[in-house]
Order: sequence, then structure tokens, then C-alpha cells
Amino acid sequence: CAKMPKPSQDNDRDLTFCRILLAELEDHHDAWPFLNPVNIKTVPGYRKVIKKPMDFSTIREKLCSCQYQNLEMFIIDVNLVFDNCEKFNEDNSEIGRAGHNMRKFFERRWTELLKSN
Ligand SMILES: Cc1nnc(-c2cnn(C)c2N)n1CCCn1ccnc1
Repeated sequence: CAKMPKPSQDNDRDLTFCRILLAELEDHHDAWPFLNPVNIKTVPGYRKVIKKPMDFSTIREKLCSCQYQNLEMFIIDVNLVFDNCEKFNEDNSEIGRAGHNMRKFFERRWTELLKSN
């Protein structure tokens, strides 16, 4: 049958989860490398190596301008932040470790939130 539009309360729940998760990511002690876009003009190699830059302020902007249709699209962008970090940074570096810590935190929190509903 024709794809039924998602009931609005599911969209509201998804949007609430995105807001909660993003606020917690922004407040995390290890969030500092990811708060703003990497400056591709001053960081040698970044523009060439990282095809789709992403950061928490860009995710905030997309969330506030209704660019996420659902929780999945939001999770894809958050994971892009951490995948870019792993690609460009050694695991055993300040920024590399921050990326691993933040990914672990994010995975725990969104599974907790989804289980609570
Ligand atoms: C995120 C992220 N991934 N790699 C970098 C980066 C920036 N410069 N260099 C040499 C890197 N490896 N970043 C951005 C880190 C932004 N930042 C904020 C305060 N200090 C660094």
C-alpha cells in the first residue's frame, strides 16, 4: 500500500531524542575537537582526506532548520563526526582518544534512550 506518513508523535519523539542527545554531546568533557567545523584552510590535508566534514555546530544548525527527517539521519551525521576523526587522527592522540570516548558515550546514550521508550 502507499507508504503511510509516520504518525507525528513518532517524529516528535525522534526530534526530542535528537535534542537530548545533541545537548549531551555538546556538554561532554571530550567534545572540544568537535564543537565547530575543522578549518580546512589551516589544517593541511583535511580537505583532501575528509570528503564530508561534519561537526556538532553543523548538526545543531541542521536540527534547528528541520533538516533531519528522522533519528536515523541524525545518527548518520553524528557517526560521520567520529568516522572523520578516526580517519584523520591516530587512535593514540588527544583528538583520536576524544573521538573514541565520544563515540562510546553516544552509542550508550542513544541505546539507553531508545530502550526507555
Ligand atoms: C575534529 C578534528 N579532527 N582533526 C582535527 C585537527 C585539527 N588540527 N589538527 C592538526 C587536527 N588533527 N580536528 C579539529 C580539532 C579542533 N581543535 C579545537 C581545538 N584544538 C583543536
